[in-house]
Amino acid sequence: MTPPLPLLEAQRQLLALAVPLGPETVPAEQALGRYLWDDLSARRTQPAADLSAMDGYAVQEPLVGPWRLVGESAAGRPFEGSLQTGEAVRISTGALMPRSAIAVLLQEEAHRDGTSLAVSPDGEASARHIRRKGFDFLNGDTVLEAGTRIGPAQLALAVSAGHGGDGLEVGRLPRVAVIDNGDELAVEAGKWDDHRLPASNGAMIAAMAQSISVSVDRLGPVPDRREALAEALAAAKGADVIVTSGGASIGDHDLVRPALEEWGASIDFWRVAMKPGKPLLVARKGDAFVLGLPGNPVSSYVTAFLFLLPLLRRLAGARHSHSLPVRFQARTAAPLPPGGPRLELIRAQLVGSLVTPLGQQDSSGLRALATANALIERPIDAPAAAAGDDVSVYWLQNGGMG
Ligand SMILES: Nc1nc2c(c(=O)[nH]1)N[C@H]1C(S)=C(S)[C@@H](COP(=O)(O)OP(=O)(O)OC[C@H]3O[C@@H](n4cnc5c(N)ncnc54)[C@H](O)[C@@H]3O)O[C@H]1N2
Ligand code: MOO
Repeated sequence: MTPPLPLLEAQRQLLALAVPLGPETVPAEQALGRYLWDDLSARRTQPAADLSAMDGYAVQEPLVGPWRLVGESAAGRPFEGSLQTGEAVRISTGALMPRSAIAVLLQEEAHRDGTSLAVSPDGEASARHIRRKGFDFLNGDTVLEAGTRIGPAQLALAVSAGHGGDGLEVGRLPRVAVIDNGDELAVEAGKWDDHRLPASNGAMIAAMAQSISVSVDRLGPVPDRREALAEALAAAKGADVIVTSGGASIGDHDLVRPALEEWGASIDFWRVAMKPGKPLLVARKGDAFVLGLPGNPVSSYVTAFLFLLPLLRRLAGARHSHSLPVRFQARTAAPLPPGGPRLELIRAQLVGSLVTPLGQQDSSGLRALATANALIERPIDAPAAAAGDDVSVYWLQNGGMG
């Protein structure tokens, strides 16, 4: 048996095998959560001309006034003429600066009497209140890079850059199939007893994959028989990623690896030096990936978080470096024992920058998992940590993307 791979090396190997699936064009408003296929260039300049940043008066020389009011520039209704020395126009936030105006006098710093305008004693007309043409972006600028995830701000930028009308080219989302297996899994929801338990992993994995996939087919639970696994694998035809859960270890009933080999898949690696999650397996057949997750529910969750979600993001077009969950530093609220031969992922609660490890760390404990909002990462052979020491942490919400 080859020794288990270190976590980072296993993630690197998996992502190195993954190539984004291809582009498709979707209406901009439906691109939320998707990854841009190509660099996006602006089709317009923003602001398209000098604008006032404030409500007040656009003025010509002399900067100290006084001026004569000759009109108005409102947002969407510009002043058409050009200002002469000693002239000013009423102007609103976002309205076009008239030609030859040089400064804006804020409304609260102005003294107005009919068409006569003067600066109040503590006021000052200033060019600071002008938003210059193109300060945000110029026509032709690359405003978003290929592989960027479209969130609300990126969507607004794309629309503002002129891409709202005919849609955005984004990475195609992968199709996912989930096969959980084990003779102990109740096939019908509600039909459990002492030796049959609800198949919760299938629901959990499907829920985790949902936002980064076009479809998730649930093909389990299937019993611990090679023919049953073979049938389920055949039914997963067309999936870009097949996720199995359970049967990944070395027991007499752990059949995923032999079933995959019989099906014609090639195993890329098996076992990662992490706890929970050691028996993780990665295989491929044709263009399809198979991720064999361990059956223990927390092990399934943690390996889906650290391998399945990054793989789905990469296939959906995320940049390599943006596929992995974000890891950051926090202070542990309690001492931690020294690390062992496997990197450990400890369920924890993060509040501000303080992270508290939970008491229950069994890899089947769903209540502790559901209470956790973070994972503390303890490297292999980490020295013991005292309360207050810095530790590495993953945030579990949003698939760990912050
Ligand atoms: N002798 C050894 N035994 C084990 C090793 C080892 O190295 N040597 N590794 C352990 C580790 S680590 C893990 S993790 C587990 C994972 O094993 P499997 O992937 O083969 O999982 P199963 O044996 O099928 O199931 C484990 C556990 O999880 C429950 N389970 C399975 N599927 C589901 C599901 N869909 N929903 C809810 N719960 C599920 C199952 O009933 C078992 O209790 O192996 C260790 N053993
Ligand atoms: O390392 Mo296994 O994944 O829990 O117990």
